[in-house]
Amino acid sequence: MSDHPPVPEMVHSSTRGRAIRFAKVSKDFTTGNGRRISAVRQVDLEIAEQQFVALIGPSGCGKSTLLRLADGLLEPDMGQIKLGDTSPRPGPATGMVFQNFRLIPWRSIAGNVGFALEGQGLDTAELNQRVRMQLEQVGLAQWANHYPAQLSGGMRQRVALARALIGRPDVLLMDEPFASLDAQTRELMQDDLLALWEHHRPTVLFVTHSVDEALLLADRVIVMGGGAVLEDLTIDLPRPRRSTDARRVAEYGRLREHLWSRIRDLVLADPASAFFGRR
Ligand SMILES: Nc1ncnc2c1ncn2[C@@H]1O[C@H](COP(=O)(O)OP(=O)(O)OP(=O)(O)O)[C@@H](O)[C@H]1O
Repeated sequence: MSDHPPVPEMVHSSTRGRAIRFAKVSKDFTTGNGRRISAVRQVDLEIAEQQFVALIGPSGCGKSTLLRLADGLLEPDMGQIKLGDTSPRPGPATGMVFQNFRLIPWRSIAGNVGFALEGQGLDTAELNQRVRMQLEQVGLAQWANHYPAQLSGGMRQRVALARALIGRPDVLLMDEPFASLDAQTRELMQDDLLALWEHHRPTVLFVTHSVDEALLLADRVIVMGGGAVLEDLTIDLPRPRRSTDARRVAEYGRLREHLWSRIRDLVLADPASAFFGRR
């Protein structure tokens, strides 16, 4: 898959994507020593169906919490979240991909990918067929009977992506999915993700610490700080984008400089940061 063969048509036709709406959403946590933390504060955010949105901001600013609220893994303390017309609920219609893959070590690659569909009432032949086609789509068909420990980090993340995509999600929530990969694998995975997204067009909410990754992938970059949305930037770079050509556009440099200086200022102003106060 890393040399970007065309995405096979047969896995599933394009989804429509579902709009995501956060209306005045807040979420607090209480730490072990009883301190109250406002992880997400009064977030108002409308994400159109099929949009690719990157969330960026300093460590601890609430990005992952917002994602877990969208997945239905967490309930907001205040406000309302809607995916399309419904409240978020964990299940195959919402695909989730994490930095640390979260594969089941004792299950084969096929077993990991098929896991997402178990309990959905499919017969074994149909389930196996879906798994086979999904593995083909991410270029891992020949690894179906191997185990996660036998695969490289990039391959494991493709398994995690296949597991998220097999449920034909109309919303894909990705929490720093490529952060633990080496630089080359990361760029190849970014291109692969773009090819898959351009084909299926789920709505994507993608958490990253990388300004370049956000600019390469997203239609919009949301900058968060202290649990709040601080900036909502439209990225009008031409599509289809690939890592090699996006950076050649002059606008890319301008957006990169703007975003990086914004995030740098936030990190330097954060008392919890090791860089606090530095100029
Ligand atoms: N289950 C929890 N219990 C207590 N505090 C939590 C919990 N989950 C998150 N927090 C706190 O809420 C704040 C926001 O956390 P969150 O993980 O959403 O930030 P983040 O922007 O994703 O950070 P990072 O970039 O480091 O992953 C942080 O201060 C974090 O310590």
